[in-house]
Amino acid sequence: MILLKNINVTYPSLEKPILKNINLHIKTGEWVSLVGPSGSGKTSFLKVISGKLDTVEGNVIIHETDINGLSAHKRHEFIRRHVSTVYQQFRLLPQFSVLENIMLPLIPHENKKRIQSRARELIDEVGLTHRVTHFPHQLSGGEQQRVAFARALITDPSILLCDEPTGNLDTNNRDIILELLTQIHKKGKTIILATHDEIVAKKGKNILTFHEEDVHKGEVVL
Ligand SMILES: Nc1ncnc2c1ncn2[C@@H]1O[C@H](COP(=O)(O)OP(=O)(O)OP(=O)(O)O)[C@@H](O)[C@H]1O
Repeated sequence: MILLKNINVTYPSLEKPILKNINLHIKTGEWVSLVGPSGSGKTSFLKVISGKLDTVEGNVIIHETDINGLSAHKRHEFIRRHVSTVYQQFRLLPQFSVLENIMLPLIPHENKKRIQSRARELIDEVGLTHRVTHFPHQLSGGEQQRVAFARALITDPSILLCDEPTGNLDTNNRDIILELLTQIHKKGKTIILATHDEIVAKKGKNILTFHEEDVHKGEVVL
């Protein structure tokens, strides 16, 4: 469960808050789409939930913990265990193989053999069994994004944040990612996904529309 109470986000260089007075309840297992013009605050909203902003006012309650009240270290640890993010630009590390990229988030924290076995399962699940030893530059964009999803899932997060995950893909690869997201959703994970693509947005049970002018008022229960 995610509960946002009286959230305001201001960037130091901007006069007005970019997100103002947001009150929102996202139930566990929900799939929420974030839509709205460029610059309307979708990425900032995702960063509120992934604890990446230091200038958030209000309560960001994830599974009954207010992450905005935690020290930076504790917040980072909490997010590492519960929340993963997939980005438009894949963000794989070029010097590491597919297998290694997927293993990376757990390397400092768990037994290497166990991580490797989990990574191989995820590689199978995203349909890249034949690409285990390849490097990112040897993969198509769609394949790179599937690796990024596997990497995001290796920590078994309950919440998956996706920032325009199909923005760099053609429609065929977009549809592969949508099918993957459908499978992830069926496993009970909460998905919050920012997109400019109407077809992708419609996959969400709830669509949250961001506007350039502040309109985020009142209580919204998703
Ligand atoms: N670190 C920052 N410092 C100052 N301003 C920022 C910062 N990050 C974002 N902004 C500004 O905040 C506003 C919202 O940005 P944000 O990235 O959240 O929008 P978005 O809806 O995700 O846009 P896009 O669809 O283009 O990704 C924009 O005006 C942006 O320029």
